[in-house]
Amino acid sequence: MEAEAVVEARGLEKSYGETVALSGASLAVEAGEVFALIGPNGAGKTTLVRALTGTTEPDSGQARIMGESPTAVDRGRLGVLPQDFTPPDRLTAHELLAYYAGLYDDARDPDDVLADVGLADTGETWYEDLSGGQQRRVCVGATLVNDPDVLFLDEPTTGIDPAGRRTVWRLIEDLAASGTTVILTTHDMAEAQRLADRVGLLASGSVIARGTPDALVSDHGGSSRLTIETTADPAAFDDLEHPVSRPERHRGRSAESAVVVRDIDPEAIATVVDYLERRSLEYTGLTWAEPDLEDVYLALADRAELERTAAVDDVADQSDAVEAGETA
Ligand SMILES: Nc1ncnc2c1ncn2[C@@H]1O[C@H](COP(=O)(O)OP(=O)(O)OP(=O)(O)O)[C@@H](O)[C@H]1O
Repeated sequence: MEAEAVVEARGLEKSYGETVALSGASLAVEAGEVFALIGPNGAGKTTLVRALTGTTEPDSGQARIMGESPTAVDRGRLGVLPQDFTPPDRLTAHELLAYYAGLYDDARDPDDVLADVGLADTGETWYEDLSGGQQRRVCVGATLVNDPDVLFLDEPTTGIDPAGRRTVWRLIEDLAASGTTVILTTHDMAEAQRLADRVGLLASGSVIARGTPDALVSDHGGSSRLTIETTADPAAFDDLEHPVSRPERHRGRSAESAVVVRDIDPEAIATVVDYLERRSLEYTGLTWAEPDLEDVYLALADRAELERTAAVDDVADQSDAVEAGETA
């Protein structure tokens, strides 16, 4: 484990009855890093954050923050935004931040915090009258009143509009630049790619890949691709010198309305256009893209899910076999 890690998880395990939430999760986050935890619903991200912040007791394994156990660490040095944080709502945004500021000896000015989260003009509005995204930004503000050294943000930008999201992103970047260590969870791959120094991909309760976004993309993202908006059969592209398939997903539309040409440089796009014209294949658009974190996520999370279901099937098969043996 890195000597300079300020947040460490080592082999954390946690089950709720039959449900395994963490199955040996390990990570080490260094001072001043922004570390993004990504992974499918139910992968264990929130449970890992809760174990690291002392709000849930792991069944086994070790969690440390700034060299202390999460329950013993000085809470004044931590900021924690839970996923389901719901503050009292009969307060204005300013009163709410002043309330949380009152819990610390040397808190920041609530007006400054409101300005940080882009709500300088909204301080006198009742919390309950704020939009969902504004409420979430006030909640992010509540984690900043004590100027924490280590900040945990569980899905900080969920429900926030694109402009508000950028405000929160800039805020996180400024915090990181001033030395704050940030651990965040997100389903937004653009957010992870933009903010994170390193990303950890959690699947079925363990961190199955970690690294800088660029390293993960280069190791697991696959090749560049050209998406052709067409209903033509992929078999119509058999003579093209690049592999062609239906996309796994297609911007919310049917995968039947597109084919993807893999492993293709931008310079080769003209040859594909030529191919389409010569074969009279109709198309409505062409989009070239390099692989990104979303491709990593889909490749690794899908593989982990397949392995998990295969393991469950194996166990079911074995228990069927045992039952069959017992009844025989
Ligand atoms: N308090 C609890 N009681 C029972 N089961 C729980 C509890 N907390 C989490 N779980 C279960 O543990 C697993 C991991 O949940 P967790 O909330 O950590 O996942 P997550 O990766 O944060 O998911 P999401 O992306 O949906 O927020 C899930 O199967 C969940 O149902």
